[in-house]
Amino acid sequence: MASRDEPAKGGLSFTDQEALLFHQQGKPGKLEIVPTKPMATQRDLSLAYSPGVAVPVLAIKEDPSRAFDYTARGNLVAVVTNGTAILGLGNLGPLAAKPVMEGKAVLFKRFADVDSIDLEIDTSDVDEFINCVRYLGPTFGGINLEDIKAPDCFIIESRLRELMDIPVFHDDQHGTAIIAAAGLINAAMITGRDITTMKVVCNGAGAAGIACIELIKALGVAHDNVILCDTKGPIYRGREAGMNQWKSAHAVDTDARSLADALKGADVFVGVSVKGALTPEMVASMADQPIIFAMANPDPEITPEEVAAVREDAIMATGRSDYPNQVNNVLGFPYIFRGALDVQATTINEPMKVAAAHALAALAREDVPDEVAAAYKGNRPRFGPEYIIPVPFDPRLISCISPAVAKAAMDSGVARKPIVDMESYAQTLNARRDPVAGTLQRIFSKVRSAPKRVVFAEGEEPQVMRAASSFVAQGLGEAILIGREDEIRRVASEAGIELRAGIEIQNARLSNKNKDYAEFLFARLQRRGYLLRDCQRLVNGDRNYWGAIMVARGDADAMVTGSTRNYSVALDTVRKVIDTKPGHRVIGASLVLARGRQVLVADTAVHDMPTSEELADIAEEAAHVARRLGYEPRVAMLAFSTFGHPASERAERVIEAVAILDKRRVDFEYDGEMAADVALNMDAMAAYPFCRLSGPANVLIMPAFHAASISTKMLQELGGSTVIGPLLVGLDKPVQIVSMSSKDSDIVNMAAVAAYNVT
Ligand SMILES: NC(=O)C1=CN([C@@H]2O[C@H](COP(=O)(O)OP(=O)(O)OC[C@H]3O[C@@H](n4cnc5c(N)ncnc54)[C@H](OP(=O)(O)O)[C@@H]3O)[C@@H](O)[C@H]2O)C=CC1
Ligand SMILES: CC(=O)C(=O)O
Ligand SMILES: [Mg+2]
Repeated sequence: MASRDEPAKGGLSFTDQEALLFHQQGKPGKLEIVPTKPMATQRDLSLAYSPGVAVPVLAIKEDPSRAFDYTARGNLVAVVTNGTAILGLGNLGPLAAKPVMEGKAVLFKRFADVDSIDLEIDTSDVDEFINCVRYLGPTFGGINLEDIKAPDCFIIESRLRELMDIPVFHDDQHGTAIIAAAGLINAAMITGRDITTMKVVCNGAGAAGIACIELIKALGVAHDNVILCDTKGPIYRGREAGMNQWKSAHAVDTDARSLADALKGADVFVGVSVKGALTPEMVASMADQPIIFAMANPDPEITPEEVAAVREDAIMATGRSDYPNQVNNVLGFPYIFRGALDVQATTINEPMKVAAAHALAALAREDVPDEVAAAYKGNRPRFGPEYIIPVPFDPRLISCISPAVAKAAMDSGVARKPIVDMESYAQTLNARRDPVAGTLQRIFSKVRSAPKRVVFAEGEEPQVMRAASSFVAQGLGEAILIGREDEIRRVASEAGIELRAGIEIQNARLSNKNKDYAEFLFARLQRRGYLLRDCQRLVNGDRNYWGAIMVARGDADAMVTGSTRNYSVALDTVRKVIDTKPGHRVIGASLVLARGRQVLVADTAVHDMPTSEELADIAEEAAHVARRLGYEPRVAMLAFSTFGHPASERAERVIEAVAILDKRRVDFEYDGEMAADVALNMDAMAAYPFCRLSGPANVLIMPAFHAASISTKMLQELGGSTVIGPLLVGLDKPVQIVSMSSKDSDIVNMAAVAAYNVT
């Protein structure tokens, strides 16, 4: 491999030195093992180890399927190699393969929450390798074979599939084939080709090559239209040199005796061979709009720059992340195993592979959300020659591919534990990717069961349109975009956003409710310095007024806004239109998710320096929200002192607030004043045995807005916490305000929260 002291062409942004340092720094390597149960006390130890561990041992002996309940087996995959074909670097042995295998293991975890460990086996003998792996069945839920050279890999995989009752999947074969097939489906669509008549040349007749052409043929490409090549050139019928049974199966009648011959007039080049195997001259000889997948790693058969120099009309893909169209098995293996493990599949069969390829291809044709656009540094990709396949960081991959694979396993009869509710399964997959999704999942399910009409006030903003479209597509209800219809349609069309059925556009000026709404506003504001014409102007020109009045008048159920105005300005408008709910106080509550814990923090939006009375109200509102979010509140009234120490005037408001709550006889647990560590850590709380909280606090009432704002923002930036909110609570009608930097997915989440109505 060439030394990379300078950043390489195509924008590769590291040197060899940096790659080594990356692997060396901190704990050497890329993964570690972390316990999932507490190991802090004597009791923990007795449960986790002897004597407690004997109980699951005996239960599993009696019923082996209980291993999925009591051990990590069901979510554990081995990445197994002997290092005989490490990427395109060749046979460098098992030890040198370890960085790649550790890499695959962490990708399993990062993208699909599959726990994985690398196993490098020091033998090139096929039987020894098989024997080594076959006895590992009790440990794992699946076996991912990696970087084993052909034809050994074919024998190894097929024997292990027979011998083991868990999925055995050679990623370089099937993972690669699935991704290439998905890319090819889309490239054919873009170039207007009929897949069945395409002429394909595959260079590389090893693990990846044989599997790629088998799947390509399964998609409908005719056998005689595929020429397979290896180091000795095209595999024609009757060729004897360098053959094996897997190559022979794909031999065709052809006069081509070199890759250059084979490529003349070909539609597609599939490269799974080595760096530099394809020349610009060969590319020039291909058919119009040639499809070139140069997938050798780490360096492709030809670079996109070299192709661009000879052909402007090519669709070009590589296996690398620094060029457009990365056709790499990372898009498949994490999610394929996720789906297979979740139904306890006995194998990964053809229908599951085909389902994965189609699901992946279909995803690339969908509009791209902000999270994916961010991975493109703001250049939102659109289905076309430069975007035929989703990027590995696309957060939708898990909920797209895994359910397709799980369903295909169920339909083809290899699922030991079929999934009953596929819709909620897809949602749990999002929660695996992102803990926030777990919390939002309940809200989404509830809203889906009673869909709402939600106003997306800033209707001319593309991220708002995307959010509206996604809100409707997810079955959460109807979306109303406020804005000029022409402008909305123009922006949507330019940005490639589908304004699907279920989206309504309202232009305040043209609406027959215009006069009525202006009078409604005037009735509310006439004694606050507003004339009718002022109200008319606000109704005509300010979408937040229009949207809020729609909600106030019952023409919509809820509203989301905030993308173009700062929080306080938007809140001020909303409060001019919508009253406080009787018996409530308007506050902002932020949900903080960190290290598996969920804490509600208030007031993060409205009260600057609350009085003791106001603090007590905030505690009551926040406790109510906690219950609406599905958990029983334990409220800590926070200060920098704990139960009078150190004595300070500043803590007095908080102490009084606790006394007020005492008088009100509220029906939830609360106590204070206390410092944050006492509230959150039972060991620290143990010093105060009189404390009335039965566990660590899950609702934190801050003494002032600045403390709330500073601490939540620090948690987000330094603590790696996810913060949802502030959720606006206490209004008579539900409105949520997002921050100006919100992405479309944030807006959808807040629209769902608004539709759910946390008050
Ligand atoms: N993008 C992706 O996701 C993936 C890419 N790959 C890449 O595909 C390549 C092959 O991997 P894999 O199939 O596992 O390896 P194998 O060792 O199983 O197969 C390699 C094949 O390439 C052929 N080959 C080698 N050099 C040439 C050449 N100059 N011209 C034509 N054919 C050649 C070999 O021919 P012969 O049979 O004559 O020895 C053999 O058939 C690697 O570069 C790898 O990184 C693999 C998996 C996934
Ligand atoms: C991506 C991969 O698995 C390979 O190149 O071998
Ligand atoms: Mg590989």
